[in-house]
Amino acid sequence: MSIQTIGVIGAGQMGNGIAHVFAQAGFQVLMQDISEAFTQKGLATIDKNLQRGVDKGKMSAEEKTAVLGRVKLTTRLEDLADCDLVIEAATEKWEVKKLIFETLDAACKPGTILASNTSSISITKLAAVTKRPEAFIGMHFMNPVPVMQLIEVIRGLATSEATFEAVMELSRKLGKTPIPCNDFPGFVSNRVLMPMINEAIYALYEGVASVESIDGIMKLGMNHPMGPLALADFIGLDSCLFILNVLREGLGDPKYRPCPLLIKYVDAGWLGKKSGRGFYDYAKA
Ligand SMILES: CC(=O)CC(=O)SCCNC(=O)CCNC(=O)[C@H](O)C(C)(C)COP(=O)(O)OP(=O)(O)OC[C@H]1O[C@@H](n2cnc3c(N)ncnc32)[C@H](O)[C@@H]1OP(=O)(O)O
Ligand SMILES: NC(=O)C1=CN([C@@H]2O[C@H](COP(=O)(O)OP(=O)(O)OC[C@H]3O[C@@H](n4cnc5c(N)ncnc54)[C@H](OP(=O)(O)O)[C@@H]3O)[C@@H](O)[C@H]2O)C=CC1
Repeated sequence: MSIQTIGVIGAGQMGNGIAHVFAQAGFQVLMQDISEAFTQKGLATIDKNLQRGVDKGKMSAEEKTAVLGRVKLTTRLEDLADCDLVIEAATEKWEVKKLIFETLDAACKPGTILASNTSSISITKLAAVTKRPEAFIGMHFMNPVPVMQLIEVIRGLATSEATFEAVMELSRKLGKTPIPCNDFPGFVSNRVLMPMINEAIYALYEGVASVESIDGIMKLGMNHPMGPLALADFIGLDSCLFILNVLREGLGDPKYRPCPLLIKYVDAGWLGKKSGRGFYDYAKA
C-alpha cells in the first residue's frame, strides 16, 4: 500500500503538528478545519515551529519554504476524497468526530485509510460509524508533535493487518517510533498518565503542597521534563477532564474520578495554556 497524500482534519495544536511532520517528511498534505481563519492560524504555527529549526541552523530557509509549500489548506472535508490516508485531530467530542468520519467515509476513495488522533475515544466505536472498519486505526501522536518520538498505534477490533502494517511503516517514514496497543479506554498512554495528573491535582486540592512544589518535586525527583500540573495545562484541562471521564465510565472504576478542583477550573474556563490560565497564569508570562 503506497501512501503519498495525507489529509489532516483540525488545524489546532495537534493537527498543525501532524501536518508539519508529514510535510517535513516529504508528503503532500491537505489540512482542513471549519474556517479559513483556523487553517491560516495552523499554517502560521507550522511556519513558526519550522523557523526554530532555521534559526538553529538545522534547516535552510529554502527547505522551510519547500515544506510549507507541501501544506495545502481547505475548509471542505470533501476535498480530501483522493487522499491515501486521512488523520483526524479535531476537538475531542464524540458527535464532532462521528460526523467527520461519516462524511469522510462517504467522500473518500475505497482505498483511503481513516485514522484518528483521539486521546481516548474508542477506535472500535469510531470505526463502526464507517463502512470500512478494517481500514480504520488509531494514530495517537504526542504533544508537541514535531518533538515527541512516539506514535501510539491503536488497533480497533476490526482493523486489518494490512492497515496496521501500512501505518507502522508510514510512522517510521516520519522518523517516529510507532508502538502498538489494543483498543481499551485511554489506551496505554493516557491510562497511565491521567491518574498521575489527577493525583497531582488532588495533592494541590488537599493542601499537600503548592503548584510549584508539586511540579518541582516531580521534575527534579522523577526526572520528568515537566511537572504534572504544567503538563496538564499544556495538554488542556478540558482534555484531561474528558479523558478521566472516559476512563471512569469505560473501566467502571471510581479510582479514575476527576478531582473536583479540575472540574471547577474547567467550569471557570481555566483550560490551561490555550486559555491563558490554568494551574499557572500565562498572561503574566
Ligand atoms: C494527552 C495525550 O493524549 C497525549 C500527550 O500528548 S501527553 C503529553 C506528552 N508530552 C509530554 O509529556 C511533553 C513533556 N515536555 C517535554 O518533553 C518538554 O518540556 C518540551 C519538549 C515540551 C519542551 O522542552 P524544553 O527543553 O523545556 O524546551 P525547549 O528547549 O524550548 O524545547 C526543546 C526542543 O524542542 C523544540 N520544540 C519545542 N516545542 C516545539 C514545537 N511545538 N515544535 C517544534 N519544535 C519544538 C525546541 O525548539 C527545542 O529544540 P532543540 O532541541 O533542537 O533545541
Ligand atoms: N492536546 C494534547 O496534548 C493532545 C490531544 N490529542 C487529541 O487530538 C485531538 C485534537 O486536540 P487539540 O489539537 O489539543 O485540540 P485543539 O482545540 O487545539 O484543535 C482542534 C481543532 O479542530 C477544530 N474542529 C472542531 N470541529 C471541527 C470539525 N467539525 N471539522 C474540522 N475541524 C474541527 C477546532 O476548531 P474550533 O477551535 O473552532 O473548535 C480546532 O481548530 C483531540 O482528539 C485530542 O484528544 C492527542 C494527543 C495530545
